[in-house]
Amino acid sequence: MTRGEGAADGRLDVRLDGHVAVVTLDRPEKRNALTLPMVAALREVTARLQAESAVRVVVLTGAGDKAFCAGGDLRTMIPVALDAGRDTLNPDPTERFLSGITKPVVAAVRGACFGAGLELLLGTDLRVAGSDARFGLPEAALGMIPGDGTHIRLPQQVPMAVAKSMLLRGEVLDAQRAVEVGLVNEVAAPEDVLDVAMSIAAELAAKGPIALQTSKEIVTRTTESAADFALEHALNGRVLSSQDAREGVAAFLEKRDPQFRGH
Ligand SMILES: CCCCCCCCCCCCC[C@H](O)CC(=O)SCCNC(=O)CCNC(=O)[C@H](O)C(C)(C)COP(=O)(O)OP(=O)(O)OC[C@H]1O[C@@H](n2cnc3c(N)ncnc32)[C@H](O)[C@@H]1OP(=O)(O)O
Repeated sequence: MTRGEGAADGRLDVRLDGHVAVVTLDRPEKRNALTLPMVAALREVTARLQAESAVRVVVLTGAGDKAFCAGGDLRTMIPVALDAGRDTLNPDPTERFLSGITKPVVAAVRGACFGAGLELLLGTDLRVAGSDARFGLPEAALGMIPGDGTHIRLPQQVPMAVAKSMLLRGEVLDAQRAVEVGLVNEVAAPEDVLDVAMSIAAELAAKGPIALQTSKEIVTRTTESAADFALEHALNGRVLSSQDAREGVAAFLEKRDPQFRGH
């Protein structure tokens, strides 16, 4: 298994190392910002890896040394969501990142993990962060809110005070703070992050695959309610249809401060 089908404006790279599949968001020139084709590729690749019996563990990382993922692409993907609605991003309101895979996913994070990048991270199981990693949800400054289960998963994974500060204030956590609050499992030197993640993956790959997948599924099914995700998806529609969301994205792209008007 080698490079996955590349998307026109970004690609996922998928390589198999024993029982470990390494998935790389491969758009470093744009800090691995997610495009619609990349999201479609991610959906297809995770379904394929879930079905592939040789694959026991997945490692998810970003290409380059500047970012794991800078979020949804503000030039291509986000305007589509603003114009055509959130269903264009995920037609199934209960879908969230990595909800289609019960095999353990280990994240290897270097640099920026922002917006949809953090949403994606919240769907992983174990996380290794480089000392240069930083984690944030800049959506509020853009007049938007995160989706894909963030409002359910984040407060389950970090203290509520930290979750609210990230959601409302846009607080950015550095790697040390991320490990203190439980968002990541360990911090490593940036150049060692992938090796540490691969070592954890190899450890998991040597355990009983049925046991690991069952444990993960029990945790997911007892903590993630489809109704909650559908609620987040529905209320996000209120935000995406606002003028403020359009103003926030335009301001970012025009490199100016947004003028929000509350509608
Ligand atoms: C598989 C199942 C899926 C189920 C669900 C699917 C749902 C669909 C996906 C979710 C939809 C998105 C929802 C999300 O809540 C909304 C967002 O994520 S909004 C985006 C939030 N992110 C940001 O605001 C970060 C913006 N970027 C930065 O702050 C900085 O770029 C950085 C990341 C800190 C990196 O800084 P630097 O290293 O200094 O690099 P530069 O700033 O110079 O950038 C280099 C280059 O990259 C371009 N770029 C960076 N980020 C983005 C981006 N988010 N979108 C588009 N382009 C980006 C930047 O413009 C530069 O390009 P250049 O100017 O050189 O052409």
